[in-house]
Amino acid sequence: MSQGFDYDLVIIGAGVGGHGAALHAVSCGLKTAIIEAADMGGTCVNRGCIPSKALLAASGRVRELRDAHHLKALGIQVENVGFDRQAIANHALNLVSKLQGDLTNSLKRVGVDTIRGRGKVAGQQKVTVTSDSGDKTITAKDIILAPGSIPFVPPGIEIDGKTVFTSDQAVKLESLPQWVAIIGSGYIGLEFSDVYSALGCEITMIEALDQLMPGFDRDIAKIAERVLITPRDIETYVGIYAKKVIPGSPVVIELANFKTKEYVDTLEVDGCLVATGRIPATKDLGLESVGAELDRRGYIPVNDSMAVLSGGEPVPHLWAIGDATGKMMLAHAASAQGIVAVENICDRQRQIDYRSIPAAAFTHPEISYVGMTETAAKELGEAEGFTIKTAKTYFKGNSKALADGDADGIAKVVYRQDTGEVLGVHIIGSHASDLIHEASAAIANRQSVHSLAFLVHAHPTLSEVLDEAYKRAVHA
Ligand SMILES: Cc1cc2nc3c(=O)[nH]c(=O)nc-3n(C[C@H](O)[C@H](O)[C@H](O)COP(=O)(O)OP(=O)(O)OC[C@H]3O[C@@H](n4cnc5c(N)ncnc54)[C@H](O)[C@@H]3O)c2cc1C
Ligand SMILES: NC(=O)c1ccc[n+]([C@@H]2O[C@H](COP(=O)([O-])OP(=O)(O)OC[C@H]3O[C@@H](n4cnc5c(N)ncnc54)[C@H](O)[C@@H]3O)[C@@H](O)[C@H]2O)c1
Repeated sequence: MSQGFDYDLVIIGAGVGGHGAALHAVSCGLKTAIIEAADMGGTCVNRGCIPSKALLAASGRVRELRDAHHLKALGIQVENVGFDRQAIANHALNLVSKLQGDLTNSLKRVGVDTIRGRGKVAGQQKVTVTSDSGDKTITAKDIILAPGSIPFVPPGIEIDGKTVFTSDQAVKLESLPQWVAIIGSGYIGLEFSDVYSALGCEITMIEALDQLMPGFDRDIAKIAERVLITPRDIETYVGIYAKKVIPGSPVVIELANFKTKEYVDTLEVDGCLVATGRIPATKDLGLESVGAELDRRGYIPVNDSMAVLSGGEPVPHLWAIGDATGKMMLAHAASAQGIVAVENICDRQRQIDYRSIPAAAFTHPEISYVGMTETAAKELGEAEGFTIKTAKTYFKGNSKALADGDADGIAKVVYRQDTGEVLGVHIIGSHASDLIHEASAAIANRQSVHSLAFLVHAHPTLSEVLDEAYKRAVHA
């Protein structure tokens, strides 16, 4: 099969993207190797999705059991709910080590060769691997780059890993600062505000842009603020950035106006989580050896087939996937890109469809979306000459949500008025991360509210919030 090459496919980076690509490659009959310089499983398994969701699960239970008012409404009394910080941290650590083992074994089981060391492209169809035992060169018909990303720390912020830290350390839950500043109100800021507030920390959230959760649909962000921020022990600064952060006891944070750069205030807190985005881990990948280069933000330029581009043209036999491509920094997006790359390697043309890839924040309640925000859809409508409509339904009108006593939230469908095609769906509410998938399938198939409104949903289920939204759209 390998036609004079050591492998059909060599993948650099064994994160979720590389892992997904490797499993698919083997199922397509490709002789495959994967190179990993650090932890098998990459960010998601070791420092991302998995430990953070373990912390959210445990802290979410604490929040629920301490919500006497909510429990009383269901006729339940619970007294003296306590927790053990280290035991919660251990739950996350144990899960990481289990899933890291499972991922490593799954590669071994299907016959993927795992090579430990740092991989680098060394010319067409060639990779060098540097490890403690020296350098070696391997050849492959195709190469996939999946080196992932690392936390971005803005200038002026000093990380000591104890009092001022990124998510890399926060997922270990080594301490619970009584007063914690969270810089950034994106996914990580929001999820950790959920963990820390449930476990009794006071929070100050600092967001540079002029609204909290700037990446979310505006209606959803407004409700998220009402449900996830305002009723909790969270103070917010918006349009303000952390100009300087000095670790210690206390941590000293100098705040400035993001637009004017003028001094605003100085905070002294017990801990500070820096959650200001992530940057690609793409240094020294050897792209120049095949005449390619990173874009100005350090991402690997790719097309929708996941081919690496040089001067806008695909570089033969070189592909890139995952966070390092800067498209959608999500675990399932990375592995979906990996599958697309492998399909194209096998000469079956396939392109990634970002519009149908869902995303979720695992707060309590959860937020999820797929496709475009109303603002983005309107911009597209103006450019292409169609009108956008939206339909909203409320969890308060859903029998199952009322029975659960969890009736905060909405579902919002963004669609074209002319064809009814669904362009985006946004949900905040109980189990939003699971509810989004039928909308994702609808968008993948470019379905219209006119056909979706005839699908039958079991009663009483939370999924009826979407059923109701599609029906409202049709009868609007
Ligand atoms: C706190 C947190 C929570 C998150 N939660 C979620 C979530 O709930 N859901 C979700 O979808 N996403 C979540 N994400 C995002 C998700 O973790 C990433 O999108 C995903 O890990 C990207 O996968 P990847 O394969 O592109 O890269 P990575 O997971 O970063 O893996 C890249 C791997 O490549 C290795 N590597 C890099 N360069 C080289 C080289 N030259 N040679 C050899 N190896 C190399 C690295 O060591 C690393 O192991 C979260 C992220 C964080 C930080
Ligand atoms: N549930 C999930 O799927 C999940 C969870 C966590 C992380 N992630 C992924 O990890 C990536 C990184 O997450 P993140 O929350 O760090 O990034 P993010 O891009 O989601 O949010 C960063 C926020 O920080 C703000 N910011 C940047 N610099 C600032 C400064 N100096 N002062 C104040 N605010 C500042 C930005 O305006 C932005 O709102 C995300 O892109 C996401 O894809 C996903």
